[in-house]
Amino acid sequence: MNKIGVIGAGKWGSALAFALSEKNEVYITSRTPRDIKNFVSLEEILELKYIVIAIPAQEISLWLKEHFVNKGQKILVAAKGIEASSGLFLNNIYKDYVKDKDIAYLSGPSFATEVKKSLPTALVINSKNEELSDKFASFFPSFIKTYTSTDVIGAEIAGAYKNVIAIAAGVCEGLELGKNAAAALISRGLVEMQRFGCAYGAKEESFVGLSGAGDLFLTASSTMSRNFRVGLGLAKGKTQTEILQELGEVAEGIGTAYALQKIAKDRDLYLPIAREVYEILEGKDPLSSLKSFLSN
Ligand SMILES: NC(=O)C1=CN([C@@H]2O[C@H](COP(=O)(O)OP(=O)(O)OC[C@H]3O[C@@H](n4cnc5c(N)ncnc54)[C@H](O)[C@@H]3O)[C@@H](O)[C@H]2O)C=CC1
Ligand SMILES: O=C(CO)COP(=O)(O)O
Repeated sequence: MNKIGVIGAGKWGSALAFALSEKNEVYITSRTPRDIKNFVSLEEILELKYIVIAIPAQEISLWLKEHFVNKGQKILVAAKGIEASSGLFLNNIYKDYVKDKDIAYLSGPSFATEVKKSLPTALVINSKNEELSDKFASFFPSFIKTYTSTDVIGAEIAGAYKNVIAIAAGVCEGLELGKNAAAALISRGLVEMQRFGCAYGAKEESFVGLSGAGDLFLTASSTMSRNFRVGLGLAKGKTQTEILQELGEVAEGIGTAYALQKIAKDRDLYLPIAREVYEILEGKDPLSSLKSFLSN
């Protein structure tokens, strides 16, 4: 049996620990001690060969700087987001700590709650090192179908961007603009994130597969998504602080909307939905924002 360590005992880290324990010996750690099975210290996890990191994108830079020690571990990154303060993608952040051959990124439509119930799920493991992707793929249980890809940047951008579109879809639903509007928003969101990804060298097909359309359809159409619920809250006129307090969990689409705004400005890119989400988060009236986007 392989030993796998999971860092971050939030919703996704816990669900992955549960799923991976079907075939492996799994240990988990978090910044605050938890009374859960196989909870160990970070030091013990860092000694393991295979590690899943489920710390949110906005926290990872500082965490790596303060806590990570490279001992040649193989890393699977489970977060989906772009760092707001710098506009850096996760693979840029990890580059300073882990070699490309030792790292893979997880993507695909996967609500933690459903994984915890062992419901059928499909995931993609993305790495420049195909052997490593295959290795991580072999760790997953029978109820999770795994695919592999070398398009790290495509998977990463799709996974992060769909959270922003999910916020917009939540706003649309909260304003009761109808299913036509939602479909228009989601399909244009898909094109927007694909165009953005391709500008960074991503493969077009990653956006029509599980990592892109798959995860976008899931997240932008369900109240199970935290990002979608952020949008519902914004439509009701709630502030970011109120929404996050009610949520009590991470919603990566917020930080990512700020990151995309920074990137769009720096690189002079046209990202219309991401811009509207950013502006709504900054206080623009959600109805006039979506109407200006959806009408002639
Ligand atoms: N929940 C889900 O269904 C899925 C989540 N994800 C992604 O996984 C990542 C984590 O999400 P969740 O676990 O759902 O969020 P969560 O809000 O349930 O948990 C976040 C975890 O990160 C830990 N954490 C936060 N800041 C930290 C820091 N500075 N140092 C150490 N630990 C820190 C928290 O203690 C908590 O355990 C996000 O990027 C999310 O987009 C990806 C797929 C599915
Ligand atoms: O990434 C997810 C499902 O694939 C989870 O989405 P939320 O963070 O919006 O809940």
